[in-house]
Amino acid sequence: MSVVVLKDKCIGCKLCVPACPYNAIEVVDRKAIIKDNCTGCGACVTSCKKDAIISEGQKAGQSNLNQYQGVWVFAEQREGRLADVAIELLGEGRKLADQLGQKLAAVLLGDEVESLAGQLFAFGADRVYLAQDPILKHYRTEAYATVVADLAQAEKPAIVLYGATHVGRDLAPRVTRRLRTGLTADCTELDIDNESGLLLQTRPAFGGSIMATIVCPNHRPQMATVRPGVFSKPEKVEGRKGEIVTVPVKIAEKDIRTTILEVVKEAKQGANLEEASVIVAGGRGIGNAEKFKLLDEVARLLGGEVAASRAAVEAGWLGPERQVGQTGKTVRPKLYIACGISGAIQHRAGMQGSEVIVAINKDPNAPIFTIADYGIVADVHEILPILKEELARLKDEDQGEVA
Ligand SMILES: Cc1cc2nc3c(=O)[nH]c(=O)nc-3n(C[C@H](O)[C@H](O)[C@H](O)COP(=O)(O)OP(=O)(O)OC[C@H]3O[C@@H](n4cnc5c(N)ncnc54)[C@H](O)[C@@H]3O)c2cc1C
Repeated sequence: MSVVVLKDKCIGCKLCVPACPYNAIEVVDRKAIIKDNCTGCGACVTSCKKDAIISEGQKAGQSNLNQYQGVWVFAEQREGRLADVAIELLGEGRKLADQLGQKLAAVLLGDEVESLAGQLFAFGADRVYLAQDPILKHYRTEAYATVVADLAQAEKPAIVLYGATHVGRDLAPRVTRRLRTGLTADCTELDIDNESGLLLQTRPAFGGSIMATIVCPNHRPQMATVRPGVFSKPEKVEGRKGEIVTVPVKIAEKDIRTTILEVVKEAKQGANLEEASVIVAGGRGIGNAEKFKLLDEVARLLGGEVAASRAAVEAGWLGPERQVGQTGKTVRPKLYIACGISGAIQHRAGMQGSEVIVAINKDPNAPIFTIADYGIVADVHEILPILKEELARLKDEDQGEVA
């Protein structure tokens, strides 16, 4: 039986045909025909300009959607250490769950990882779904996707959040496909719509020129990934308690097509920008790789790290691991000094959460000044040597006092 009903008003204009993701509509003799593979997703309803389609399935679906309750965070861990982004997401998930008046759960997979549950409660989870088995010791797509998708199918969460790490970026789309729902990648803002209760998922779109807010009205769970560093970590409440729900792991080694032979740790290139409390970043205005050395010296004097815009990375002046922005790292240091960086939206996306932003640029109209707390309109090559000299002098004075 068709789950979509056509009214007599249908004029066979065919707008609904390309709108249907399931190829379930055709137009014959200026009348739409709904085929048996219609799922009632309602995509055709919104495409119809004549109000000639009602989706019964969509109506039924809407009431089914109410069964989906709660906010979940995928609690990514490696070798028994929680990923920072999992903690950041617990903070944001807590806010969303409170807005909805629902529970926040963490989904923890691994081998002998139960001891992490206490941390998940302390960072805001009400419940931890714990799937422990040697088969889950290392992340493997099929094993993790099966456990998370089966659990979501059984427990019906309204929202699931993942860190946009290598693991999260691999896992989230697989789970999405299995649950036949939607996924918004790399969100920079999450909120709840007061009227509909829908998750508002905001992310840069069209190469970062606009911020798009995306909703998933007809399918559940609503799923999003968020890059590390976008949200700050919540306060830890030691001793906060919650409920542990043990999840049976029903997959067998023979069902998994990959085997981990060896885990090779990548040699760490420089420091972790996401954890630096001071960052001195340079852009095209720095001019060449040689001149970046001065930035590095200033960064060291401040106990910080040097970073770059994409233009500087593409020029080969610094490695890609030091790029800040939409396609680089998201950082939120206490102090961010932007030197010779114009402040394109894609760069700002990665650093505008910094506590104090200082910009040095010779163009007074450079967009970086719109978000800077302190702006210096000057040639960076004149300012940096003075800054270095002054910092070195202060350091010497400090050392003199200690001696
Ligand atoms: C999909 C997409 C993703 C992107 N991702 C990123 C990203 O992750 N990170 C990123 O940074 N960019 C990213 N970009 C690129 C971004 O749009 C900009 O092109 C880039 O940020 C510009 O880098 P810049 O500010 O160093 O260079 P420019 O825009 O060329 O600016 C150089 C600035 O230096 C100033 N200047 C020049 N000489 C001096 C001087 N002597 N003293 C003081 N100031 C001086 C100029 O006034 C100017 O404002 C992305 C773009 C796209 C389309």
